Amino acid sequence: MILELDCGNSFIKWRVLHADATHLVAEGVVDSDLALLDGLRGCAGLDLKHCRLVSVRTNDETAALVKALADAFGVVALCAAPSRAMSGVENGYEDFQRLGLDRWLAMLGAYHLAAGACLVLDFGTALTADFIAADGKHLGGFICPGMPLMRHQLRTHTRRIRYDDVAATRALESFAPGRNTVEAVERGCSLMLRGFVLTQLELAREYWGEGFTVFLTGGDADLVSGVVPQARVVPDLVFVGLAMACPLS
Ligand SMILES: Nc1ncnc2c1ncn2[C@@H]1O[C@H](COP(=O)(O)OP(=O)(O)O)[C@@H](O)[C@H]1O
Ligand SMILES: CC(C)(COP(=O)(O)O)[C@@H](O)C(=O)NCCC(=O)O
Ligand SMILES: [K+]
Repeated sequence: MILELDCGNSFIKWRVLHADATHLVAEGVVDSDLALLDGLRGCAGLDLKHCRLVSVRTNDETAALVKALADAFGVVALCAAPSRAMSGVENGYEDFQRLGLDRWLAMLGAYHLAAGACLVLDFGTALTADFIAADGKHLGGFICPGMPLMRHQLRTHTRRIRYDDVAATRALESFAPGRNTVEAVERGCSLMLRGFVLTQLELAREYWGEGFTVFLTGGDADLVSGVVPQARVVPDLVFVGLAMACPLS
């Protein structure tokens, strides 16, 4: 079996695939290394032979996770590394090593699936946009705070914005002007995400007319899918790129 990990700033997304790399055995989202190990130990019949991961965490944090996996399951994790060019995609950063690896893998996956120009939007802790032209050249992208960060800033830098997660989820059932704090904040931040998305779409149209594919990924992609009905929502886009960047044989 193959263990795949996408270690973001807030959550580790994990999944276990059958040795054939297509059949899903188990998957999960956890907020710590310990929770990951617990989750994996809870998988009946787990038999890990390979592991590949991408991390945007510090090298020390990533190394600690790799060691914990080796100790617990005897697997050596293959870590995605930065690259100037791969699978027809050319990294557009001045210093290619500075581009977030989750962004890079999502781009590889998107270009592979679209076989043409694409706009990749990833809604995690941060919200990122990346533009890849039809010839595979990455034009660059944008980074802004995602939903968790916007929410957190408001909660920690104001005295009277306080609410719980259940109320937050309920508030997002509509986008009418909020009539209490939780609705006002949750809907306001969601509209910021939507506004960002619409601006990215305009820019993509300036570059490519209607000839491009939009990909939505990351934990909060569903918050905006309504404003881009033509988009492909691909929750495992980073994993698609991970398999390309870290082949197992
Ligand atoms: N099962 C889940 N567990 C945790 N967060 C989730 C889950 N599904 C969706 N989310 C949303 O995903 C967001 C985090 O997105 P994610 O792509 O995991 O971020 P990152 O890669 O930065 O860790 C959270 O704001 C949360 O609202
Ligand atoms: C932009 C990011 C913080 C996004 O991380 P995430 O929200 O997925 O946890 C990450 O891709 C990163 O640390 N990038 C390095 C900086 C850059 O891409 O320019
Ligand atoms: K992200």
